[in-house]
Amino acid sequence: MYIVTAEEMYEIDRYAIEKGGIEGKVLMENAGSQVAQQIIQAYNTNRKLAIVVGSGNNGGDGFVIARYLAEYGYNVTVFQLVADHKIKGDAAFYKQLWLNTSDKLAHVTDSHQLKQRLVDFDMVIDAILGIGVSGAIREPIRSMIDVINHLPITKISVDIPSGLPANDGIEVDLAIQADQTYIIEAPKETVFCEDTSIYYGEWETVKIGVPQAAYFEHTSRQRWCKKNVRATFPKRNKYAHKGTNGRGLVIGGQLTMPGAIVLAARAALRSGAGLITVATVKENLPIVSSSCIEATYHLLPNLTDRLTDRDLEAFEQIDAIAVGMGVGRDESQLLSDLIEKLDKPLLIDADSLYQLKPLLETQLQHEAPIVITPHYGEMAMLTDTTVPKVKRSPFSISRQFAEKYQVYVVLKGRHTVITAPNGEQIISDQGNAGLAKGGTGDVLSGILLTMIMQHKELLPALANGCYLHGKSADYLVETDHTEMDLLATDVIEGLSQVFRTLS
Ligand SMILES: NC(=O)C1=CN([C@@H]2O[C@H](COP(=O)(O)OP(=O)(O)OC[C@H]3O[C@@H](n4cnc5c(N)ncnc54)[C@H](OP(=O)(O)O)[C@@H]3O)[C@@H](O)[C@H]2O)[C@@H](O)CC1
Ligand SMILES: [K+]
Repeated sequence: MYIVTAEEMYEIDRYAIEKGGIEGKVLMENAGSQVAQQIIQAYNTNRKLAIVVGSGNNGGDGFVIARYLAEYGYNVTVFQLVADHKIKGDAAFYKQLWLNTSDKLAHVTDSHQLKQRLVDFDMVIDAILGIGVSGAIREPIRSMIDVINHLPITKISVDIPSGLPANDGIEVDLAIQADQTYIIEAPKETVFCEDTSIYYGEWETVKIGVPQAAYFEHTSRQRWCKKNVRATFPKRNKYAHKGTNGRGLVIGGQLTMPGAIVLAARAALRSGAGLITVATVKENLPIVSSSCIEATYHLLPNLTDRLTDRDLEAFEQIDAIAVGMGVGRDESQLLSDLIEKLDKPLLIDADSLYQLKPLLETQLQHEAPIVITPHYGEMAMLTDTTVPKVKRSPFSISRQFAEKYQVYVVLKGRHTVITAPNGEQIISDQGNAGLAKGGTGDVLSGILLTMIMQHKELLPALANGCYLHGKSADYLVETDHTEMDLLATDVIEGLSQVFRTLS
């Protein structure tokens, strides 16, 4: 499933019209009829429906929806919130079709009047503003949105809750708080941003006949589903031995944080790595090795000094490295050695992201790929911004960072945004609130390390790793656990359930 910005959606529509030969009117008819079909399936005909329409094509969709719902026996009234001359083109055409069959069109131009008129209705269908919204919401639409939000009736938005922007990065002024949104064709970026996803309520997409080729040309952002995982997940070779399943190195676990490295190592092994070596400090060896007996160990005097020739020689055998889980935030020459002296895929997580910050402008000379896995706070630190700004702009901030430093970025959140150095993006939205607990990030790093070693292409590797992690939590919450008690160790144990669904 593709995810779009407003500009991309307009390009995609243009493609459908110009190259696909589908008239704009047909797209609007399809949009309205498809949304109406969804409403017919979900809500019975006893309801008294108000459809509020604005001046643009979103309002045009509203007139089409009205016609279909009336045809199916619903009691529908359209409230036009703008002057007649504002309704033009295809929207005016469908307004006329509505008037040809119904006299239930009311002009309402102030919010008090709207409030009085809507009191009698059970449900309001919001076709006021679509993806063409720009700037602060102007009066009287502003007060009308506020009135609708305060009505104790079901609110259904068409394409996007009116007032909400499609693109990330814009502070929300005021928007309809929908119970349900029927999105036309493709989810917009704000569906997946923490501050704006809430406005959509439940959401579903409806298809209106846009050719898939339009998406290939105009967007490089998609949502990762089971179908994508199945199509890209490497098949396990029957004749594989431990060497062919990847030899990974996990570096971390200072004295006060041995657990982080255990979680990462065990998660890497449970996700299918052939061999995992844990490089950690001597003092932690008893606890770490007894908790992960399948790994081998490489002792380091500390987690910040330069790597010795002996270390480098040992690490030459390795296929990929994950560093940062519980290493502490002291300045690290170890990290710069990993970047400069070992040409291995390198995943940088947690504390090592703080150590990476001073190296960013000078030392990212590394042939093999670098993957960083920040949460919002770490991303804010790396980009000298604030957490609210990262939350508001997860797509654009990740893309700018990935392109500038030529790294892969896995920005962890309720919706994880994965970005390749060329700007291509994947959203992984599996998982639940049970994952908001210490150690789950270490588990993800371990899973990703294994995926990096086993896939040919890195972007699907990272997306598949995030899918395994989130899906494991989802299965566990559906079966043996709850969002309250779920622990990072459970997520490792839950991986087997997810693997079963993939074969
Ligand atoms: N082929 C297609 O394209 C298809 C498109 N489809 C549908 O079209 C929708 C996009 O349509 P669109 O481009 O007409 O934009 P849309 O948001 O309905 O109206 C924009 C108007 O709103 C106003 N306005 C803007 N900002 C404002 C503000 N801050 N405060 C107050 N008012 C504001 C402004 O009007 P003005 O006030 O200037 O008269 C502006 O002109 C899309 O979401 C989907 O539903 C489907 O039918 C499928 C086929
Ligand atoms: K809308």
